[in-house]
Amino acid sequence: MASQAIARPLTSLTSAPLRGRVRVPGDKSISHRALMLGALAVGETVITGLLEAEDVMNTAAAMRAFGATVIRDDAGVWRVNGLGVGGLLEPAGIVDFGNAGTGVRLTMGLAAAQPIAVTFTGDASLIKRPMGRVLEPLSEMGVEVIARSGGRLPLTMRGPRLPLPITYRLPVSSAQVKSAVLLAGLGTPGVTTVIEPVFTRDHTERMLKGFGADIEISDEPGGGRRIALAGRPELKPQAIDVPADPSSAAFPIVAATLVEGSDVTVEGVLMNPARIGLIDTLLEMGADIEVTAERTTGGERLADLRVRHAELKGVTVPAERAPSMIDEYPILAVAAAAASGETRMPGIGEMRVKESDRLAAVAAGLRVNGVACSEGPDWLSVRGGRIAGGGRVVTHLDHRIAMSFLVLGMVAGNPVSVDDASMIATSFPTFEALMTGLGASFEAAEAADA
Ligand SMILES: O=C(O)C1=C[C@@H](OP(=O)(O)O)[C@@H](O)[C@H](O)C1
Ligand SMILES: C=C(OP(=O)(O)O)C(=O)O
Repeated sequence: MASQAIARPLTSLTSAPLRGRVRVPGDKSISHRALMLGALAVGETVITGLLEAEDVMNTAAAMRAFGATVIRDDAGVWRVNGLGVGGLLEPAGIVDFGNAGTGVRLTMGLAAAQPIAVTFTGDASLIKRPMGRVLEPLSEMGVEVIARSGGRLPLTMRGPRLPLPITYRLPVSSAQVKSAVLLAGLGTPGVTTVIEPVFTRDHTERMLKGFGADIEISDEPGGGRRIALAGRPELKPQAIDVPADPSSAAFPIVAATLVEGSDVTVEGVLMNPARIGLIDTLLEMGADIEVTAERTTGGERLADLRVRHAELKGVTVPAERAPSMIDEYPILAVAAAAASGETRMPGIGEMRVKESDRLAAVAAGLRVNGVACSEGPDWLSVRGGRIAGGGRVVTHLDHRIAMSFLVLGMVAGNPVSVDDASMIATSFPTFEALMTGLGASFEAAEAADA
């Protein structure tokens, strides 16, 4: 999808108590991977609960561009007929991933082990994000790349006839880099190994196992994990039911915690240990979150989360927790703004290379709404208390900045505006309707050119 031309300003008005049961859309990370592995399996993969948001729709379009058949039936079930490992075709045009870092980085891995030329691009946010972290290991495997300086999009790559298996130690804690190398390893003869010093989300590993790949995971002496994947397997199509996205659930969870009188249950939330750092942190801050109806589906833990209003206190979030909540720091900063005392968030330098420089965007959004905070290269500290509000937040094409500050507005003394709510459609298209259904209210301003 092309970059957004029209900005959609939106204002959050102080909220009534939030009440009810809701289900947020399917997990974005799992949705991308289900389409990708479906495109490499022989036969039909059936996906229910797929996240139908712009980021994932760009992956669906990309898989079609590589020759897979990807259709949605009238009941909302997605069917992917794959081409087999090594069977991707050369796309006829440029593959545009819009705003989606996961989509483009993982697809580069998929395409890397085949002798096809592919040109990738994205929107005004994605073309600023670093791709070198993926291109570097893929080059070691034999991929040729011509990219803009700094390894930015647009870029063109061509895989080698005979890719080389590598052993790669992740220099940054990134599930996207890990996954790109593993997906390239699928099409590579021999064993490709990734060593991750810090545990990051493991959906690629779990799903590869489910599709029948030969993958071994062991503890690494001195900490971390070693993931070894045997190349060129035949992947067997799967039935995948995508659980609700904990990164989207974070917004009603924090809103219900902050707004007095609230009682909200969010159903079927993915509780993968590599994704629940925010829940752990909110509990430490004094949140009232009851984990109920725990169950396991498709190898993943799910639960219903009942959240009632609670007064929060500031905490220090352990730096090693960052990968398990990296996308949740903007909304955690909003919770911290309403908490008593100071919340310190060290070890979050990765926030600077997301859809926006989230550390800077969060600090600016807090300050313009009267919340005191300080920031360093890889840390943020928020001093909570009464939130004056009344500010207009610059979102920099970042969905999570927009949603986080709309939640801030629900508990601020004065309405809080975001300059553009349109990017929320990249991950959580039903955000506004869902929050309004629970008791929040928003006011849309006239659309303006971005
Ligand atoms: O692998 C994934 O699905 C993701 C990994 C994380 O990125 P990094 O790998 O850059 O940490 C996260 O921020 C992103 O939203 C989704
Ligand atoms: C960082 C995110 O996504 P991506 O890297 O896929 O653009 C996100 O959704 O917060």
